[in-house]
Amino acid sequence: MSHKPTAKDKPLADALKNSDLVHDRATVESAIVRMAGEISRDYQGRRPTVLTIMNGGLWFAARLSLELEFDAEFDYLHATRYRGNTQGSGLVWLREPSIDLRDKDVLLLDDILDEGPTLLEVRHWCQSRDVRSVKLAVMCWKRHGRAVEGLEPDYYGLEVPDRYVFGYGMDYYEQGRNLPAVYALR
Ligand SMILES: O=P(O)(O)OC[C@H]1O[C@H](OP(=O)(O)OP(=O)(O)O)[C@H](O)[C@@H]1O
Ligand code: HPA
Repeated sequence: MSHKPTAKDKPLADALKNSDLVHDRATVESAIVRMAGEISRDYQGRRPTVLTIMNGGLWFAARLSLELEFDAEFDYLHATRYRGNTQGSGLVWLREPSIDLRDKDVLLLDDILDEGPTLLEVRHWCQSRDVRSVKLAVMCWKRHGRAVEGLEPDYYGLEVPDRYVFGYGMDYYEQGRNLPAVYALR
């Protein structure tokens, strides 16, 4: 039987030695503040429903929401495709939002758009709940051109290289999420 690597097999310290810092904390946070300004302008006069995709979206969502210039309704969902690995497979839903989304303006927040199946499926799930609108905001966009066709973020903070990235919510075998910067494996 194949053994699924864990943090013990893949120490974070080794990954950091074999990585480059791609966006430091100040760069990440100023990108988030800039996005919050764009989102605040677009949602003026409305009270959107902000849905964070856990786990990775937590750090980005917390930082962004403190900068939004409107009141909002907050909830979260947990859907995972990588499950502590560096390669994705089928999306597994661990928790659906608990509020009724009918006629809501939904803003989905996630740490990264990579190949796209996660946001595609979650957006589709929202649309099937008869939302009024649904938009996607991601902190990082791995803009490699291999994403699901037609899936682009409505808002994004930073581009990242086409390498495995971690930090600021993104994990390396469930490690490194609370690093306050973004790193890319070499
Ligand atoms: O664009 P995609 O290729 O679908 O990848 C993006 C998704 O992958 C990560 O989640 P993951 O499945 O690792 O769960 P996590 O947030 O709990 O780490 C990330 O948080 C996004 O939700
Ligand atoms: O490069 C990545 N890093 C962390 N999580 C991810 N989920 C999709 N791609 C990535």
